Amino acid sequence: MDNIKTDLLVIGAGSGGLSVAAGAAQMGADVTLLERHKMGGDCLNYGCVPSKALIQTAKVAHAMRHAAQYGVASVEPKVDYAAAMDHVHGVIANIAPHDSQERFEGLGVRVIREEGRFVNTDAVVETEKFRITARRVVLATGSRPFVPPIPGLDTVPYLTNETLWDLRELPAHLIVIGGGPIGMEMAQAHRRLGARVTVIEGQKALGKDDPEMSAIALDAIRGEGVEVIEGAQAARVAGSDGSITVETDDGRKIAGSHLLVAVGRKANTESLNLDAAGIGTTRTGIRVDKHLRTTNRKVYAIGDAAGGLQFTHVAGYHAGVVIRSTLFGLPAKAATSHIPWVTYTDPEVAHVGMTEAEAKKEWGANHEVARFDYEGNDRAQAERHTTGRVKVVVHNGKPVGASIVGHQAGEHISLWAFAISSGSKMKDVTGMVAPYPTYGELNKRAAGAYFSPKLFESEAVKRVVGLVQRWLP
Ligand SMILES: Cc1cc2nc3c(=O)[nH]c(=O)nc-3n(C[C@H](O)[C@H](O)[C@H](O)COP(=O)(O)OP(=O)(O)OC[C@H]3O[C@@H](n4cnc5c(N)ncnc54)[C@H](O)[C@@H]3O)c2cc1C
Ligand SMILES: NC(=O)c1ccc[n+]([C@@H]2O[C@H](COP(=O)([O-])OP(=O)(O)OC[C@H]3O[C@@H](n4cnc5c(N)ncnc54)[C@H](O)[C@@H]3O)[C@@H](O)[C@H]2O)c1
Repeated sequence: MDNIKTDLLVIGAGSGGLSVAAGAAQMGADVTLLERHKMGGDCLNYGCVPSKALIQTAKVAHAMRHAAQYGVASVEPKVDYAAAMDHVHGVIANIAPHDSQERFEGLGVRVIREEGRFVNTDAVVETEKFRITARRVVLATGSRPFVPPIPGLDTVPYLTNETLWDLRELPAHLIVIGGGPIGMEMAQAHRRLGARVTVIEGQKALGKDDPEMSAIALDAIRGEGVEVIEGAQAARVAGSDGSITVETDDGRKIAGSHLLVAVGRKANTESLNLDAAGIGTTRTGIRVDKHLRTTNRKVYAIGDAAGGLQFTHVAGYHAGVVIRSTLFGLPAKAATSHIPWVTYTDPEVAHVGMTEAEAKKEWGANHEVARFDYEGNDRAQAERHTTGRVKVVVHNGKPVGASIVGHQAGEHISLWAFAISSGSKMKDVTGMVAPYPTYGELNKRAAGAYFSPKLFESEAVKRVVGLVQRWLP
């Protein structure tokens, strides 16, 4: 076994690990990166990238069916599911060089394609061929699909986000267990590609979002023919290839051809031998403090493995935090109040900061809510994307949370993410001039809606205007 001494050992070459490795190597650190499977991790190979590529195919099919509203004859699209999956894999292949071993070696990172595990509390890590002693270790080992212990599930063929992309034929009737982002994105995409789809959700579909906003998306998704059963847990599964039945805890039986399990994630921690390094875990992942430091002072954990918000941009943000700590010794902290997320259904559902319910809990009545609907936006009218809403939660004149449901909601939430992270006030947003006609005007109009009652329904304002008008020459 060869010995390696390194400044920074990063375990896991997904969104988080790659960002740490690239940043640290380019700033002069000696960096070693371990990856036991595919470079790029979940997002590139099994998550964000394939799902968004398939959603685009589904959007094209949907647009063809609904072209008549724009004066172009609608047609029922001929979907070639295998070709759609080729498109998905083509997109992965186009992005892969950016995350590749070659690129990272070119940046000066020592890339080892092996699994790592701790051997002692001094944070020494061994692989099959190497014994690695590092000044600091960053655990970026990600997560995998959680497969719940539903009776019968282990006896039937089921899909997860790791295997879905290998399908070559469109499922006739896809049953999805779980109405979270994975479940709802894939349910709508498959419906648009021509499958019958039933989602079984134990509580509320899109339940992590403001219910007022997710209801708008769910109405649209149901309107396209996706059956979404809420408040019913999948309790039993039976069947065989092509014929699967899921029984819910309230006694319903749903029969379909394929089953997708999308009920959340499990952090990848088992293979790391964390006990040997004195690293504790929580119910959702590796235990970290606000600096993302584990219970071993030499070791940090980031991204999905850290068990908090599980998004690629969070893994990237965490990477910046641990680079500041490990390379510059700065007391950098990870916050969550400014982190946005988006579910890429159509309409998209986007959120950042506090929900109305959270603001009520924190401040009682001492908060305000402003809304503006897509119907009032001329660009949305021109493109017939009028289903949607912007909702902003305000405290002391500052936005503390925003949700957008609607066309390109994910693009437009960035303005509120910026406003919140920079501590901007609502008047900063109304002071901005947005080009006409853009969806971007929605945010300015929502900010305007916050001020309208103060301006247009105020007797004091009316008195001042009356006075000034009398004195103006
Ligand atoms: C279907 C789906 C769609 C998604 N869509 C989005 C989206 O649209 N937007 C978004 O922001 N997020 C999305 N996500 C979430 C996103 O994919 C994850 O949050 C992100 O990949 C987490 O990055 P990570 O670096 O923490 O982990 P990962 O990307 O999972 O990388 C971890 C890596 O560590 C390796 N590893 C594990 N253990 C070891 C070990 N002991 N030794 C060596 N290597 C090891 C693994 O092989 C893996 O490559 C989606 C997820 C799924 C499943
Ligand atoms: N657009 C995005 O950014 C995006 C897309 C996909 C995934 N992700 C990430 O991946 C994570 C995991 O996504 P997910 O959708 O698998 O998980 P999730 O935890 O967000 O949702 C899972 C859903 O399954 C339900 N559920 C659990 N057990 C059930 C049962 N037995 N029967 C019926 N319903 C059951 C839960 O109530 C929950 O609503 C997300 O939280 C997110 O962090 C992000």
